[in-house]
Amino acid sequence: MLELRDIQVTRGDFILKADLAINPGTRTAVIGASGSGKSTLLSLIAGFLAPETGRVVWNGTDLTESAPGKRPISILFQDQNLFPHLTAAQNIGLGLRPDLRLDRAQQDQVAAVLAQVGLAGFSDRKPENLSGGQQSRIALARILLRARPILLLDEPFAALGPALKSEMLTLLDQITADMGTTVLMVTHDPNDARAFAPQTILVDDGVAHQPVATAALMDNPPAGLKDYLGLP
Ligand SMILES: Nc1ncnc2c1ncn2[C@@H]1O[C@H](COP(=O)(O)OP(=O)(O)OP(=O)(O)O)[C@@H](O)[C@H]1O
Repeated sequence: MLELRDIQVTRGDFILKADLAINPGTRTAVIGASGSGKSTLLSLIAGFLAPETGRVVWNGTDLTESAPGKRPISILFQDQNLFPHLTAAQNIGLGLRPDLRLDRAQQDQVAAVLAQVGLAGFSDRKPENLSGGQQSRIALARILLRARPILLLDEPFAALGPALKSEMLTLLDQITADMGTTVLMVTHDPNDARAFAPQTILVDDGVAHQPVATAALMDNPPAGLKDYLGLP
């Protein structure tokens, strides 16, 4: 279980509070108005921001003092975090060894995940020679290879068109179901939340709330969320 116990975290003048728990292997959408604190919440879990009070706990282990790289977490942001000067295979290989000195078995692992995301022949391409959808697949292949138990996504496919976005969510769905990953995904799109995540954390008025059923929240949104979603 991922627990945020009595958290208070500050960013400039902004304060976010969170006291919630997420079951392992579940998918949770994170939704809220612009500036409500969604990215702050992910940064806190990832360890880029330290709370003034409270603990971040994963399956009973206190992560609060752990450095980001030591946490059981992968993160995917909108820009896909690909390095432009590295090939597809190298970008993925970074997930295994930051110095890229991969042995034969590790090279085979990279080739295997490339095939798994449907890009078997693309290992030597640099990001500039890949489409947006292919870049997203490379980013997903890296996640697959790292196989960390928690995955944080901050509007990962927002730059893609609707068809590609839906394709990527399906691929993400397969990958994370196979690995039993606990997923938190920030999204601005209620349809993505409905399609991907049975439960949703509403971030509103400086509070990240305990997750509730996505369908119920979207069917009957509180006033702030209603305004944000542009609903009558
Ligand atoms: N580096 C920073 N220094 C000071 N204040 C910050 C910093 N980053 C964010 N904030 C403030 O923290 C608040 C929450 O920002 P955050 O990025 O978490 O919101 P968000 O819900 O992810 O927004 P968006 O949907 O627009 O990305 C905002 O009021 C923002 O102005």
